[in-house]
Amino acid sequence: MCFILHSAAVRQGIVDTVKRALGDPKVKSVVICGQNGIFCGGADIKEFGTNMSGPPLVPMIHAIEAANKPVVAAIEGSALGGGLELALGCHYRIAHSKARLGLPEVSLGLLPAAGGTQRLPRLIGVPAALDLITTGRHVAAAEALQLGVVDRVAEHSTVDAAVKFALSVAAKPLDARRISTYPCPCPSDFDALFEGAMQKVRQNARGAIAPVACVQAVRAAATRPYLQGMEREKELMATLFTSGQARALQYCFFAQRAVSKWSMPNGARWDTSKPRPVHKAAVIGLGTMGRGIAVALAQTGLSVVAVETQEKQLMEAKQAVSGMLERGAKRRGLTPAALHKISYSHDIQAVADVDLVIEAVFEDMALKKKVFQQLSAVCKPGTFLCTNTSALDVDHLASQTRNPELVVGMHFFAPAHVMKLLEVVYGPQSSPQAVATAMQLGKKMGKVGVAVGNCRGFVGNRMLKPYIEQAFFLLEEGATPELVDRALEEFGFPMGVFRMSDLSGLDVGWRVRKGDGLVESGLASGQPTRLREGRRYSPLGDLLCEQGRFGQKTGRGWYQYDQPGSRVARSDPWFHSFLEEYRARHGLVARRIDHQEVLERCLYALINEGFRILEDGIAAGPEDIDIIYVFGYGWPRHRGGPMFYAGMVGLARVLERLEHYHQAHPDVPYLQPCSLLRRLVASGSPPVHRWREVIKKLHSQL
Ligand SMILES: CC(C)(COP(=O)(O)OP(=O)(O)OC[C@H]1O[C@@H](n2cnc3c(N)ncnc32)[C@H](O)[C@@H]1OP(=O)(O)O)[C@@H](O)C(=O)NCCC(=O)NCCSC(=O)/C=C/CCCCCCCCCCCCC(=O)O
Repeated sequence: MCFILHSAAVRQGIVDTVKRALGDPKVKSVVICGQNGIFCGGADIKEFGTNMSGPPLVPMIHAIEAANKPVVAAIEGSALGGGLELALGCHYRIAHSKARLGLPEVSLGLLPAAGGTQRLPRLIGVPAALDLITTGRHVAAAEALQLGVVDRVAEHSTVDAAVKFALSVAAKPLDARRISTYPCPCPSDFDALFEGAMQKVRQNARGAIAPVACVQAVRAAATRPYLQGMEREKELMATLFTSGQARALQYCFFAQRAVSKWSMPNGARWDTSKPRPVHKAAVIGLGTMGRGIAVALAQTGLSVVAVETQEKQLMEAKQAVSGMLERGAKRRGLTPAALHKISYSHDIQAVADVDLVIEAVFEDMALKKKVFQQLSAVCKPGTFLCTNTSALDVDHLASQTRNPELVVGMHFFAPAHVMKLLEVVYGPQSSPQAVATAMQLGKKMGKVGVAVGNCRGFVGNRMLKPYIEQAFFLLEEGATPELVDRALEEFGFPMGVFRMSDLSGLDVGWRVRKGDGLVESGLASGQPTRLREGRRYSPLGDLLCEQGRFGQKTGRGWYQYDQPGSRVARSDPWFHSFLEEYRARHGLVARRIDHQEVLERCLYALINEGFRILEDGIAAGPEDIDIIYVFGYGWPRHRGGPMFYAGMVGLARVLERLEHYHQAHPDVPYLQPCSLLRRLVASGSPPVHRWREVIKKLHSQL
């Protein structure tokens, strides 16, 4: 018999068919398999928010385990979540060598509540079960066999192997095959093990509650009889099931898939735009970003030409790239085949025959323009020209080439071979095929690509500006870097804004502000003004840069470090007295600022800009913004991304607080609520998946 398990109808099908098989004397044993080469991806997540109908999973799995005929799971493709829990209820499990198994519920804000937290530790022991359940990681069949999750691995037809096996065990007793009857192997260092596990998940979870509940449920398996453990599993699941975190995480699951279905304001879409194959690619400029991009490209199996015009930099890059590839291969237990995929040159002519180029030279418009002019002359017709820029005008670069339709931005995040986010930036002239090709290449590189329109800073960095600006203003008004960072880290960011600024370098923003004509010269000696063109401006960052305080790399920034390059930020008395003097000089009286104000000022200013981005059509929907923030900017996934979070807080509340702060700071335009937010509130604050309708209406009226 073949089944898939996903929805109410599928569960009903399994219950009915198993019942029939068990009642039929001609049937000696049962094999459960999936359809189309997939055993089961688990429960239908969309069902969770609805009135769940059909037979529940737990009694269904109990009935299978209690069967008096052997039931064998034939696992092909994936056995995930409820799918693996179903397999654990079977008496035997045979997996195809390419199958992947796991209990990913924790990543959806849940725990494996169909007996997974009770059966898995009984089967493979507490430490291994804790690892799989609290991380949600998928394991390959070989590892599953080694752990004892499956009994056999098949190289060819799993179903045939399972049927043959099922017949061979047809008459064998089943008592020793029912996992729920096993004692849970109890390690001698029980307390230390669970304390350690709890400490680890709390540290990594950044406020997420599901990993903590997973540890508690496994602890119940180790300390209580099976049925009592099941009660505890259910109780913990009930708390998680209706939590905002579960909603946020499940939203992220679908949002991540939604962003691959991109569209452009001109109507071009993912399903009508065919990407062109890329066999050979080039990277121009082998600084930090270029090296990471070359590694990520080579790891996809593409031939890569890496160009760096400065000989010394080229030699250093060659060594660094080889090291990165070797370490990457070692981590994955592979030989570094990608090493031979890269050829190096100091001559741009070497890219003449490639299908796609990613320019990653220094962030300087004049330099990038020159490179694009050269590329346009050198490359074969039809080569896609991509720029890795974090903010510069992609259209302007496109205008330097003979074929602007072949130009898109590919904004990678550092380190480029590690970070998952890729902003694919299209201009008015970019062809749908160029966007489709960059999106497909990103996917091959293991990135989550989000297609966005061209504007200063695109989506991610554009929204960062009001966020950082508010943090500076809060310092002027009475906060400290420590207070602001603590509030943001407790919210769930891995790093607060000031620790992040120290890490990435204060000079980066300084250079941009100088380019924008915002930095007054000789700041430290005089009394810099706090207004620029009628807008409030804080010169605090500029003043630190004037003192050579660029952050971690100089050992001083918003914090102090033991030595340049050191990573442990310590409070800096110098900075605190500097801040006091600064306030005194400007007649600013420090007031008490609490965490709530920090979060509202920083996050609502950022969210407000997100609404402007939607209004301007730079991002197609709130999911695009949320995925950019979750994958590229450390926004805690269990809070769903900034736009989802705004919906959770309540759009009316966000609007009211922005109005309040804008009234208090009328010279800060970023705090002025944008019209899309007002419109959404006026139309009854629809849930986030309905915002696109309101945005469409707004655009049609413009
Ligand atoms: C590996 C995959 C399965 C496949 O990957 P891939 O081939 O790359 O394809 P994708 O692009 O990812 O997906 C294709 C489309 O399928 C959609 N999809 C995938 N999986 C699901 C799913 N599980 N549900 C719904 N939809 C799914 C996906 O969105 C794509 O759609 P589209 O084409 O974009 O439209 C990969 O997809 C994958 O990893 N999937 C997720 C696997 C997973 O996480 N599984 C676990 C699910 S949770 C689970 O199984 C839980 C089981 C136990 C339930 C116990 C219930 C007890 C309830 C108790 C409640 C008590 C509450 C009391 C409350 C009260 O008191 O009131």
